[in-house]
Amino acid sequence: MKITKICCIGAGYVGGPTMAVIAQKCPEIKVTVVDINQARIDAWNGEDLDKLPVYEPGLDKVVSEARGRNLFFSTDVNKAIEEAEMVFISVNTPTKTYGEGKGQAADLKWVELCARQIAAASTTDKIVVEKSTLPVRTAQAVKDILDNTGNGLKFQILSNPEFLAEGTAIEDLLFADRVLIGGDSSPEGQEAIQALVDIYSHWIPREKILTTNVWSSELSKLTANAFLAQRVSSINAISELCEVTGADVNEVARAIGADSRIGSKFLKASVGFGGSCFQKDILNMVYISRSYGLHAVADYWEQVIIMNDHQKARFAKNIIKALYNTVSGKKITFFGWAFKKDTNDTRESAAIYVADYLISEQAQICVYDPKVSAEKIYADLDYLNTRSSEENRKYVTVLSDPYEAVDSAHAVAVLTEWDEFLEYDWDKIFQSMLQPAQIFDGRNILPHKDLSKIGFRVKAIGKSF
Ligand SMILES: NC(=O)C1=CN([C@@H]2O[C@H](COP(=O)(O)OP(=O)(O)OC[C@H]3O[C@@H](n4cnc5c(N)ncnc54)[C@H](O)[C@@H]3O)[C@@H](O)[C@H]2O)C=CC1
Ligand SMILES: O=C(O)[C@H]1O[C@H](OP(=O)(O)OP(=O)(O)OC[C@H]2O[C@@H](n3ccc(=O)[nH]c3=O)[C@H](O)[C@@H]2O)[C@H](O)[C@@H](O)[C@@H]1O
Repeated sequence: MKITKICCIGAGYVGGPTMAVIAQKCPEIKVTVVDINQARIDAWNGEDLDKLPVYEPGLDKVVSEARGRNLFFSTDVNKAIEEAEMVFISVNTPTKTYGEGKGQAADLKWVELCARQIAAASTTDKIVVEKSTLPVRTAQAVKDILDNTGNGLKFQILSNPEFLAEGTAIEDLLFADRVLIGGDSSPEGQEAIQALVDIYSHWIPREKILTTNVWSSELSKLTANAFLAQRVSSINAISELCEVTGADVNEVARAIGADSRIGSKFLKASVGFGGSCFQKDILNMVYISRSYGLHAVADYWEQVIIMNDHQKARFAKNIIKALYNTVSGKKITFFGWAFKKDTNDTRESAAIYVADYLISEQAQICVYDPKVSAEKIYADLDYLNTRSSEENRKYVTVLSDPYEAVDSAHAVAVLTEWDEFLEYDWDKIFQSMLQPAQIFDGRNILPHKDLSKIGFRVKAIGKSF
């Protein structure tokens, strides 16, 4: 089957970049990305490529090449569904905040809405592709809705989870380690798989396109994120041990990473992992495991989250301890708010939780992040509901100049590993801070020895100076 028109529901961090790359690589396919959020669609259609709703290095170039040629952004969801042979579901699947499974299970209401809308808007058979990260066996529910509410049309459901990481989305999409496609073993299922394989084959070598059954594909996505997050929690657990024993976590990571069975990637100790997915996907796996009565499995994975929460709290507590056990009224400057560098995304960023902890101790937080707006920072804190929005504004200021942000500060805390922090004039920063000037490097990126020479008191993750 030859696909000529694709619709993608959800123009977010995944839908936008993923479809932009498909459109760039498959100029003969018309790709329409739809969303109910008018502002988001307007931003995707905006003239100013610096103001796309998602910041990703290289995304502007891909969008400018394909947009208007075979890449379109629209709020007319029904029309795009109707005309497409293949519909991707790329909507948000956050952790449930209410009812059964609150705080753990994935909230699938947006996915279900998509399935119902696809069924209602379709007038021809379609391949429906799950791009969102979903609990294993969701395809069954999607199929049930499509088969029972569609107008007798035939729907094939594929699972095609996305493995891109934010900040490197375009690289990850162009040079994917693998593409995973799960589908039915029936001839129609295999034909649907082949149609999607043909799309990715435009730029991904065939041997890197893995095909499996639907359940393996759905579960592989949760498993990949769980394994990645587990590595970060594992090295963070070791970082605490390093701090009390005199070992250096970077040296330990290098030593173990040289073992090809362990591998060197994803072993950077940090203030804790953030991002919209690691926590949500592990909690989802914990929930699924418990719902099958697999309590030992659930406890095992839950520990990854417990360790991560511990790491964030530990970082905040260490700041308080070093500032003579009180931060009340003291200015602490945060360098970075995003959950990692090269993204404007702040979802579940460690910075939010560290700030919240310190504000509860009445610290004055001053934030500088090159890509995150003040509005977003206040919204993140307000979302926690720890205190009123007015109080958050009383304790937090956001500045767009890093040197102004550190002026008269007691301490600087590095929360995101932005490269530009390395380029700063740290002598000048030292001069403008209150003494003793302290640095808490939550990302281990700064030149600690040089900073100590300048006169800073430096604390870093997994190191004892
Ligand atoms: N952010 C990431 O780096 C990655 C995310 N994922 C998964 O991809 C999925 C999407 O994630 P993001 O793109 O980050 O979410 P997002 O929140 O940035 O985007 C989702 C979009 O879907 C839209 N939407 C929701 N319901 C809709 C409906 N019924 N009709 C039309 N539009 C609708 C929302 O308005 C929103 O713009 C999630 O399941 C996530 O777990 C997977 C890999 C990477
Ligand atoms: O499902 C998803 O959403 C995506 O989740 C992660 O991607 P992402 O969250 O964008 O970013 P990562 O690079 O994985 O970083 C996640 C968090 O872990 C932290 N981290 C990462 C690596 C490391 O060694 N140490 C560390 O603290 C990062 O700073 C960040 O806060 C996965 O890497 C992607 O494969 C996956 O598609």
